[in-house]
Amino acid sequence: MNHKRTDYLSWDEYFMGVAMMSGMRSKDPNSQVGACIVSEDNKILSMGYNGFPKGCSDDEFPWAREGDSLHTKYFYVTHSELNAILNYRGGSLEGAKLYVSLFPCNECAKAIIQAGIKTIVYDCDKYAHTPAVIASKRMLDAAGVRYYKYNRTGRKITIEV
Ligand SMILES: Nc1ccn([C@H]2C[C@H](O)[C@@H](COP(=O)(O)O)O2)c(=O)n1
Ligand SMILES: [Zn+2]
Repeated sequence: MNHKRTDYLSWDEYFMGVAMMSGMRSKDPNSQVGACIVSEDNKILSMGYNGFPKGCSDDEFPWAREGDSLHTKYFYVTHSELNAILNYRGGSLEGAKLYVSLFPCNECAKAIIQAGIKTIVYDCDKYAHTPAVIASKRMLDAAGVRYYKYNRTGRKITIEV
């Protein structure tokens, strides 16, 4: 039995799997988003998930979606993509690929473009109808950032930890 395995993970399964697992660190009760940034030669450079900035307690800042804007999460949460960009300490992300479980918003699109990321692979696009995502796609298109939907393979990855 000296043949190589054939059921190994594809690059897309591997990196989207890492992005999704990163999202499992999120304390957001509604949407757990994960991101994984990869070099052109398929090396993982950084990861992130949505959460409050350092020093802003998960137990004190609000997780609500509705109500007075100062009492909802939206003013305070750092998105997974921005965290992944900011977590990178190695220099340039020029030409990198971003795997993300939810399509980037307009604010993350600006950071993605300015960081030099050239490709986005996303899983869910549940906010496609919102101005934030419409504006995001407009900027990504103008800047020549390619994006495509991850093609789910249906493979179940079980890890006992
Ligand atoms: N591309 C995105 C979009 C959203 N997020 C974060 C921001 C919030 O924590 C959550 C969305 O909450 P919802 O309105 O679905 O309750 O996801 C992100 O990290 N990346
Ligand atoms: Zn965002």
